[in-house]
Amino acid sequence: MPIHHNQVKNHDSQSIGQWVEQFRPFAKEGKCASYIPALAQKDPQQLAISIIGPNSEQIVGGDVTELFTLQSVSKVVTFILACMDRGLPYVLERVDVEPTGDTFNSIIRLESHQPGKPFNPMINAGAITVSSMLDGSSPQEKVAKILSFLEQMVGKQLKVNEEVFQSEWQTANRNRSLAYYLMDSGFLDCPVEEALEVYLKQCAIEVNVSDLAMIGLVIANDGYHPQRKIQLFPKQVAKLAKALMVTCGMYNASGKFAAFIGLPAKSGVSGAIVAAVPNHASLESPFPAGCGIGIYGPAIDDIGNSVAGVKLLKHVADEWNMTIF
Ligand SMILES: NC(=O)CC[C@H](N)C(=O)O
Repeated sequence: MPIHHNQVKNHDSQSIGQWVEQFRPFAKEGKCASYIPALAQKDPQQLAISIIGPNSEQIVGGDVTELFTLQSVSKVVTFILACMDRGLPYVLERVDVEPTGDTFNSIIRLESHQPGKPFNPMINAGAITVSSMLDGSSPQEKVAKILSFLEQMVGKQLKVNEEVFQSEWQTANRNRSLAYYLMDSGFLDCPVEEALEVYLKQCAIEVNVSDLAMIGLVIANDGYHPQRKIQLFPKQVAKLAKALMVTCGMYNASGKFAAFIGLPAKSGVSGAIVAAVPNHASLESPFPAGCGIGIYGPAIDDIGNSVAGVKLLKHVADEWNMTIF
């Protein structure tokens, strides 16, 4: 079912356009991810933002038609899906909700903290565990479920970008190591190659910034889809997802992001960022009933966050006093 958004054309949308151009030059301070060869070919100068509110009001700026892959943004989605498939107690027995302060693909805590339970679902170790526990008898079935869940949020058909998937599948030595480690300590529900296929395909799902904004909007609304008027996932799971986004969503920059921006957000090495702005958090903005924000800027910093994207998001949040704190 397609969802129609009404583009707001006023000084707020003009401001967004200007802010995108103001922050675009900061892309120079970052680089496109190169450990996934297909991502290295992206244009680092691109920057786009889409903000969507519960009544379909929308403000966009920059390269809004650009397609990119979800990468780690998918971790929030599969965490929510796993909680629906398996129930919260099952999921929390296999993945914790503690930030690590380590890089997103770190392996160290799987050995240094027994029994090797991954610290949270927003880092690779935890996300691979989560992908392994999704319902479905094959990777294809699990990926189809992820796609259909996302399609319910964004209101259109989505697909896996095969080139990006293949590019990462062939170079995923670190993620394979993580998966073998998890298997050894009993934190993988299916064979290594199957878990990896699901995980890397979910990362390679292709979206644009407005799709991201829709994901953020539904999370901000505690799982309720304001346009389709249905509860897509339980409120309790949405609250947990938001808490994980605040504490772990921006990798080992999550503390600074919470301190200086103050919104539940999740980034990916493609340069994607999704932010969920609940309705009490944006009273002074053009979105007083809350909104979802999608950002894309493929030049990322050493931690893995979009350089221009984070700066743009901070500016929007500052200007419109959007914060959950
Ligand atoms: N931080 C990310 O976006 C990482 C996702 C990427 N597919 C990986 O596993 O390395």
